[in-house]
Amino acid sequence: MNNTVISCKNLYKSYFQGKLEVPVLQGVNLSLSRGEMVSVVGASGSGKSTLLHLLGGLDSPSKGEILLLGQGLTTISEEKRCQLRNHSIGFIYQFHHLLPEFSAQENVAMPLLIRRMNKQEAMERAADMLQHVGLSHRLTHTPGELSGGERQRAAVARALVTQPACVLADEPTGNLDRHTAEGVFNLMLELNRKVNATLVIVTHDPQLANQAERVLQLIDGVLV
Ligand SMILES: Nc1ncnc2c1ncn2[C@@H]1O[C@H](COP(=O)(O)OP(=O)(O)OP(=O)(O)O)[C@@H](O)[C@H]1O
Repeated sequence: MNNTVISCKNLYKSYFQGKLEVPVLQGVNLSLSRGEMVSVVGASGSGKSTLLHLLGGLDSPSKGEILLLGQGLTTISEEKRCQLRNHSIGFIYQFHHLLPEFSAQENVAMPLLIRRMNKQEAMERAADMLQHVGLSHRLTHTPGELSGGERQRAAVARALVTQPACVLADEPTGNLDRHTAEGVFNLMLELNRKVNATLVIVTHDPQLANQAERVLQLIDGVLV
């Protein structure tokens, strides 16, 4: 059985500033199977976020193809791509992006409600997920009433509540102090293991990066 969740071959991405081409990714190859957890490190501006956006179907490559669960992200329709993204990928960003006017529980339930799950079930699943990230005592708190670490844990819960095949995290601990960052990072590894999701974490922090199963380095537009 082909166990590959996400892969790309000879992936190129350039940005254009007027007529000037700025090459960022120059032949990235990657293949990740179910449950695999890797971190991506590299100098500032090396293209880590660019790669994550391409893998998540948020942007298109200049050349090359990305396969998510066997489907070519550049060849399917925008509608199909959105659907696939919604069902198969959980995103976690450096800034939590929780909706300020909703409680932690409502925020975590949101991806399920978008999928038209009934509200009661979505809220129950959200409460369950928040318990897994140690926030069962914060269900009714809005993001403004949570600490930085708690907000990021709520964001982790929101990314995982749909049990996605793949979780893409861009500097998820970038705004946290070391101790809190370690807690959130380890929580992500533990939860991903539990739901058997493939995890790609971009981080600046070599100490955290080394805790993943594999560390990939982005140098001169390629992964080594
Ligand atoms: N929309 C854009 N238009 C033009 N150039 C861009 C665009 N987005 C990114 N870039 C350039 O592409 C390069 C890679 O950016 P990217 O954000 O992927 O790097 P990064 O490795 O994630 O950096 P950091 O670690 O600082 O977040 C940078 O030189 C950046 O200036």
